[in-house]
Amino acid sequence: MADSAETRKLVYLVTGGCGFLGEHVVRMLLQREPRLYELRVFDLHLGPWLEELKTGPVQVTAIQGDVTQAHEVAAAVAGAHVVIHTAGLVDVFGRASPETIYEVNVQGTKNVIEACVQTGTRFLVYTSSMEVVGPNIKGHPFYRGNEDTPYEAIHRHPYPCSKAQAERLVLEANGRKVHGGLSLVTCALRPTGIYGEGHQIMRDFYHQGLRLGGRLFRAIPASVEHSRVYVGNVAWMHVLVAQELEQRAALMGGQVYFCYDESPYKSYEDFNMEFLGPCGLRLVDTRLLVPYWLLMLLATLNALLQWLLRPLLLYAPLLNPYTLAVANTTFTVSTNKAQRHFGYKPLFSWEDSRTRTIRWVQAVEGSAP
Ligand SMILES: NC(=O)c1ccc[n+]([C@@H]2O[C@H](COP(=O)([O-])OP(=O)(O)OC[C@H]3O[C@@H](n4cnc5c(N)ncnc54)[C@H](O)[C@@H]3O)[C@@H](O)[C@H]2O)c1
Ligand SMILES: CC(C)CCC[C@@H](C)[C@H]1CC[C@H]2[C@@H]3[C@H](O)C=C4C[C@@H](O)CC[C@]4(C)[C@H]3CC[C@]12C
Repeated sequence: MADSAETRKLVYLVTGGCGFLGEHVVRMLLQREPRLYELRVFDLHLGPWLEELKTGPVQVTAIQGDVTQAHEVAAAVAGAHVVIHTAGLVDVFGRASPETIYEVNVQGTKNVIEACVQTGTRFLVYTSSMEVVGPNIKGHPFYRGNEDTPYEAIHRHPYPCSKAQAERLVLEANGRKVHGGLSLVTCALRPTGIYGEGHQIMRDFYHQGLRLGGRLFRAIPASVEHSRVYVGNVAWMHVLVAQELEQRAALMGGQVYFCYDESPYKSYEDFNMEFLGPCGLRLVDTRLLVPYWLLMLLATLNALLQWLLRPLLLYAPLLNPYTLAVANTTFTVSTNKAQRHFGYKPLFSWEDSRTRTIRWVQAVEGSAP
């Protein structure tokens, strides 16, 4: 592939480029976008690994910044051809206040859109979430659904509400005139639960299992299925969308796409065991011992404790009424929209994704929780 200065002329900006998904997007762009001239990585917290990327043919510019600050966003966006907006506050555990979640996820996204409009950037790819759809507050299952499946998307929790609002803003911005008179082309990608190298919740479950003597206790029936998607494939989808948006603007502009691959449908816990099992953990079946009402009681107690302790310390366990409801509701996606619209095929097979994730968990072994 040609690597001359003439072929390298595009400037990309990745917000949240040092997060779990963002790092994979950054690395994928460097590997798979030969037209890249400059890659701007914008994040509240910059990772030290960025340094090693600065020696390659692409100019990697690390920008420490906050998406809630419009002027910082505008300065980062100015001159970029494409913005991939993955920055977000992913909090379903009550670590941050609802106000902060809205500020980052909604106001941050508004700032990104306005910066594109003001500076003349035409292509915006937004990382949305399956949670924009569901599971809803009624716990209705979403079974093998696609982007057009009717579903009552009603939420109360700040995270899904903020993602839904931000997604709507991004889609409504499609077609707006940007500085220079051309139109903005936007689209949104909705990953289901992402897994892979760098997945913090997987790390937490692994360390919890080690603390419990190599065991994890099943809490959710194995019949409750979830779709999961490998981080490398989610990153690949972002890169492909960014590459195809210009040529296929009429088809892809204003569209949403679920992120999917060949990962099997399983319960959240059984799926995690695909990686934690080979690393020495086992899942102990306690369905008969821990009925759902007891789990709900524990989850509610956790929420109460969180509220009571808030003035003194942050108590934010994995189990709360919201996470229990999500874990206990089937949400599976079956679609080929991304393949039809922009030729997406997963870059990593299920076997590859599994092997890579297991290797990463094994490397996490022994590291501090
Ligand atoms: N992890 C999942 O399973 C999942 C599933 C669906 C969608 N998503 C979405 O994918 C995106 C990335 O999620 P992730 O799992 O990589 O989370 P993450 O927390 O690892 O990454 C988010 C990044 O955004 C940065 N960030 C947060 N607030 C910021 C701010 N004010 N200004 C600038 N940067 C800020 C963080 O520092 C972090 O590096 C999010 O938008 C999330 O909603 C994640
Ligand atoms: C009942 C407990 C023992 C198990 C708790 C598991 C719980 C922490 C897990 C289950 C499902 C997970 C969510 C799901 O994979 C999808 C998403 C969408 C994404 O946008 C953000 C992360 C999130 C909400 C996962 C968070 C962790 C959940 C709730």
